[in-house]
Amino acid sequence: MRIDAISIFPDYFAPLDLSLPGKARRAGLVDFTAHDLRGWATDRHRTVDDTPYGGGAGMVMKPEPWGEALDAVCTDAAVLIVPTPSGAPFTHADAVDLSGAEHLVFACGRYEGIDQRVIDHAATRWQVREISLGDFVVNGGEVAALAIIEAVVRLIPGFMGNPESLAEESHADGLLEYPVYTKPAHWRDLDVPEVLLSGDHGRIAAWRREQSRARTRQRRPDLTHDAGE
Ligand SMILES: COc1cccc(Cn2ccc3ccc(-c4cc(N)[nH]n4)cc32)c1
Repeated sequence: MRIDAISIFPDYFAPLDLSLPGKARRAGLVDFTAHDLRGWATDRHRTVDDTPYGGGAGMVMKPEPWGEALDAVCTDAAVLIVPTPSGAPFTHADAVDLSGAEHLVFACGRYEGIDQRVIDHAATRWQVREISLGDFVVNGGEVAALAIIEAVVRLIPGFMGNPESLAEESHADGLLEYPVYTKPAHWRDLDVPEVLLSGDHGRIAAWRREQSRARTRQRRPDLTHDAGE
């Protein structure tokens, strides 16, 4: 998979050399490049923003640099991902879907966002996904891109040391993960649940299923398909 990120802060993506995607890059499974949007700003001051039509606070990112940048970076197979507070909430299903893509391009905006015509024009040439990381606002698309990249890259066959662990994960089956424990069995007057020390794999599996269901009902009723399940 090829992944490109376009941003006025390309160094924001340096952590990818440290984390899982970095390992994937060394394994030749992911080819990641961060690009500085200002490289496509042609005026002397390399301007990428201007005041909003219609007034209002803040600045808007100009269409010209973005248009040139996307023309240069996007292949025909590109899926253009635009993080934005007004996007569709990102889910595990989206990560699974994107893990099969050939080329992901992240358009990381700043200021009050990117001129809408950039997205509208891109949609005539590539698949475009406007994605929200959650119902909160950050100052730019980079942190969302990092989170989406990590969620996607770890699902690509060959990256995770133990692929079975992916199947059991939170959200993979629509439920939250059960609590996990390790040695010592007794710590600060707290014991590991006895069932986990029993060696009875049937009981352990049943206990974990119930813990997942209880947690999901309590913390994420929106994810509970059928409370009785
Ligand atoms: C566009 O509308 C905006 C309104 C107020 C602030 C900002 C700041 N901002 C700029 C680019 C950008 C990209 C993504 C996000 C973002 C995504 C999520 N889930 N939260 N915040 C925020 C961004 C933008």
